[in-house]
Amino acid sequence: MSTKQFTAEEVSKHTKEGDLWVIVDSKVFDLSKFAAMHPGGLSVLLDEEIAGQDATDAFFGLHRHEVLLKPQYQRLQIGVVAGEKQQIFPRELGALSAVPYAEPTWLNPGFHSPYYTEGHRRFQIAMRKFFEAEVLPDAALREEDGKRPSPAVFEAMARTNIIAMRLGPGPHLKGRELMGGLVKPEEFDYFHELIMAQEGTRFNARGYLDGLGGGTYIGLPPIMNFGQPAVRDKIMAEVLAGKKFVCLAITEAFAGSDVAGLKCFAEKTDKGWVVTGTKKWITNGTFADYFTVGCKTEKGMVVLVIERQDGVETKSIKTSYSPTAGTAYITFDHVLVPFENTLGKDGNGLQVILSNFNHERWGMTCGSISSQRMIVEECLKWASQRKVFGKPLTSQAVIRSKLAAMISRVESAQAWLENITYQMCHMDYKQQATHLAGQIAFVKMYATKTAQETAADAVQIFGGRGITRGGMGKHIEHYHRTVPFDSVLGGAEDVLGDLGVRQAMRKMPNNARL
Ligand code: HEM
Repeated sequence: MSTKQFTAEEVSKHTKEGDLWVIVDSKVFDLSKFAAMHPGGLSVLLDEEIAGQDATDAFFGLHRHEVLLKPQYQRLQIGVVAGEKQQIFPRELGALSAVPYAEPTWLNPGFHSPYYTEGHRRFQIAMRKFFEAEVLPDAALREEDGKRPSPAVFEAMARTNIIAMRLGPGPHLKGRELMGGLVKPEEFDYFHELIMAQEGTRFNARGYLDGLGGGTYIGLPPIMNFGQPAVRDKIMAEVLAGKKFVCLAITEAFAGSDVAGLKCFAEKTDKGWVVTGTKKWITNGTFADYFTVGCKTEKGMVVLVIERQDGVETKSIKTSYSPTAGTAYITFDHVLVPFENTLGKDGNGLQVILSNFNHERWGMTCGSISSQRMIVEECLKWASQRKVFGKPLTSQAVIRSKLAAMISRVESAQAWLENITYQMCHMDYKQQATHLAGQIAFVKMYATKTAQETAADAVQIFGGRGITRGGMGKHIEHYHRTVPFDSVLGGAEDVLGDLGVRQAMRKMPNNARL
């Protein structure tokens, strides 16, 4: 990058086609050759307020900062304006954002929290660096080409034991080196997991994030908690090493939240179970090696772990997010499954499936709130840098009102989530099931409802850019298109709200009267 110095007067002499310079944030760009290829056209650059002038405001009203960081555009810089200093810097890798409300309160300088320790903060720093350095570049590529997340990313997640940590605190962490020894396995708590979930969802690549082990997150716990030792240990070792993949195959075209209505049938024979049926919307199904499958039986329901084999077919379903998630339609055609692959008891399938729901929904809520916060940051930046009628967008009361609603929603969701997380840290599994199923259902419903309101508001703030892939509003478009996934996966909003109220009704004292 050239540091040759020019005066503003020298720059102002280059204003024509074939001899065209501009200043952006103290840097001088020679656009003479590029102008004809400029995606925004030549004429806008020849405007008398742009050509040869300081075009910083105009530039940032129309381009994301990352345009300037691309090597092909950095090459256009021929020097700097003498006496001026660069004002606008991208956030450094792993650093916190200085934009208000872009980070949860506990990360803001000067703020306090009863929940997080210095150890959590060290863990957060490591996680942010990890996701931004090792995952983000792959996420951008895979979202585009639709291929599954790269093996190198899974290897890195296995090396740091992120795959294991995603299953939450517990004996499966014993003897493992977590983030290079940053946390002792016995000290790893739900706040560590919350941090990991929130750091891993700070970028908009919703399909990719599900591709990155969404199936394992929900499909492995039933194997871990109900599998027979030999089968369980083999699969756990392969999956936590990032070599093999699991998916949870419960939902069918016939039955979603109504899991009792499943049609996929497991027949008991002398040789083992014989499974026939279909499954739909199975995350990671296209590339999973193991399928944790809910089946009907003579006795009610059973959950089986089925290895990929002849008779198991997976087809990609085109959803509104990227195929990198591996969303599948699955058919099982007389697939023979050994009895040792039974998870729990025949007839207890529903209990096996339900056993992980609280943790799964809580984890999804962590992610959903974190992505929502990123959209708040995008809107705050855009509303202050975009000029309309000569003033920033924030000078409009209606925009400020939208921002106020967005900020309040994300802050309240995070505060509620942290309270629930604290309860989880102090309750055993049974107590969590008794006390928190309703709370978690409500917080997920609240987070995903508010997420959709924020997505809609963000589109209004960004206008046409909010519905355009690429460019200034690219995160808004992506978020608005993919935000319903959070509200459907792990239980649709209305189902969760209903569950929460039914749980409350069960606890209503008989003698409660107005
Ligand atoms: C270093 C100088 C510049 C570079 C490298 C550059 C590059 C680009 C690129 C890559 C795009 C495609 C959209 C995107 O990726 O965001 C674009 C669009 C555009 N640029 Fe530039 N540009 C420069 C300066 C300017 C300036 C000074 C103006 C001032 C008017 C301008 C006006 C536009 C417009 C109007 C669009 C279309 C925006 C849209 O579709 O919403 N560009 N530019």
